[in-house]
Order: sequence, then C-alpha cells, then structure tokens
Amino acid sequence: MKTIGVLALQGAFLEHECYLNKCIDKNDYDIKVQTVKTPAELELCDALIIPGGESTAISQIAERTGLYEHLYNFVRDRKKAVWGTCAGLIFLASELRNESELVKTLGILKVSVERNAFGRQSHSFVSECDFSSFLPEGNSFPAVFIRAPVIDHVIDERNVKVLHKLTSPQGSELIVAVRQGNILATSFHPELADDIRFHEWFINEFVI
Ligand SMILES: NC(=O)CC[C@H](N)C(=O)O
Repeated sequence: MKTIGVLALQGAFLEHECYLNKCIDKNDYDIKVQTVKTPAELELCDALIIPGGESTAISQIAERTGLYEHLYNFVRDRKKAVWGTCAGLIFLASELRNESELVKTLGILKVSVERNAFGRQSHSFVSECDFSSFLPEGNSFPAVFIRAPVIDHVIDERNVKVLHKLTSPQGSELIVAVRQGNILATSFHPELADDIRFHEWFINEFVI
C-alpha cells in the first residue's frame, strides 16, 4: 500500500484528493490518499502533492504550524515523490524572480520561477497541450492556468528535465512543466481539468 499525501494548508487540495480517489477507483491502485496538515500526517506519506493556491499563504502557514522543517526534509528524501502544481511549483523552487519577499520556499527545485507570469486572475486561461512526449495518449490535455507562474530559468540543466514549453501569444517559449528526479512541477492545474490522465501518470511514473 502506498500513501499519497496532499498538503492541505491552503488552496486546491480537495480537488487533488478527489482526482486521486477517481484514479484509485478506476485502476484499483493499492493506494491511500492522506490529507496532510501535520508532521505526523506527512510522516505517513510515500508521496506528496503541493496544490495550487497562494504560495505566500502556504509557506507562511507551513512556518507557523511548524510543518516547514518537515516539508524541507521530505522533499529532499529521494525515496519520496513530490508534485507541485502552480503555487506548489513556486513553493518548491530554489529561486523566485519576483514577489519573493513573503515566500520562504523549500528551495529544492533548481529553477528560477516568475510568479503571476501571465498577469492577473482575469488573464487565466486553458490551453489544449500536447503532452504526448511524456504523457501516454496525452496529445490533447486541457491545461488550466490560473495566475500561473512560469519557469524562466533552469539552474541545474543536468538534473532538471523540461517536460513542456508553452508558446506565448508573443511567440516566446515558456517552461510550464519540469521533472527533477522524483520531483514533478507544473505551472498548471490538472486537478481542475476534468481529466484524470495527469494524475494517473504521476501515480504510475512516480509512486507505484
Ligand atoms: N493558481 C495558483 O496556484 C496561483 C499561484 C499564485 N499566483 C502565487 O503566486 O502563489
């Protein structure tokens, strides 16, 4: 039995739990979903999803509750899988290019991240992405970007693999999904996509 935790300090954690349970029901995985608010709950997990939300809030609540140090160690344990979506990507990053003053990141993902790279909430969008280079039958996946960050620089090119670049309306290539060993990070929200393929891939590729 493997346990996948969802960090439940703030943000879209219920949606991730719901999608993980849909994957378990569909594929009969020997997996348990664990809501994580405390060090004891984190201790039970083989993997952790850090959801979208507000990275400032997530990081400040983690510090205030004493969870920060435990998360810092968890994401450095090579036996554990971690997936950060949107604010979760920010929380994992080693560098923030902007709006960094109020966020204490976990600093494990060797990238530089630009917060709110597409502008305000009203600039949020869905992009049909071709993830077939890594996601089985993933040639059309509805990637939901909500006040999303982008990776503006890969610091450790040897260990960080770029999984997907989004072409902006201005024609620039924006990195929106990377993998660093057992750490996955996405700028977008598969938990809001009405499509469980990304969660199934995370389970199959990173957890079981
Ligand atoms: N949907 C999200 O997770 C938004 C992230 C948020 N804009 C931040 O900078 O933390």
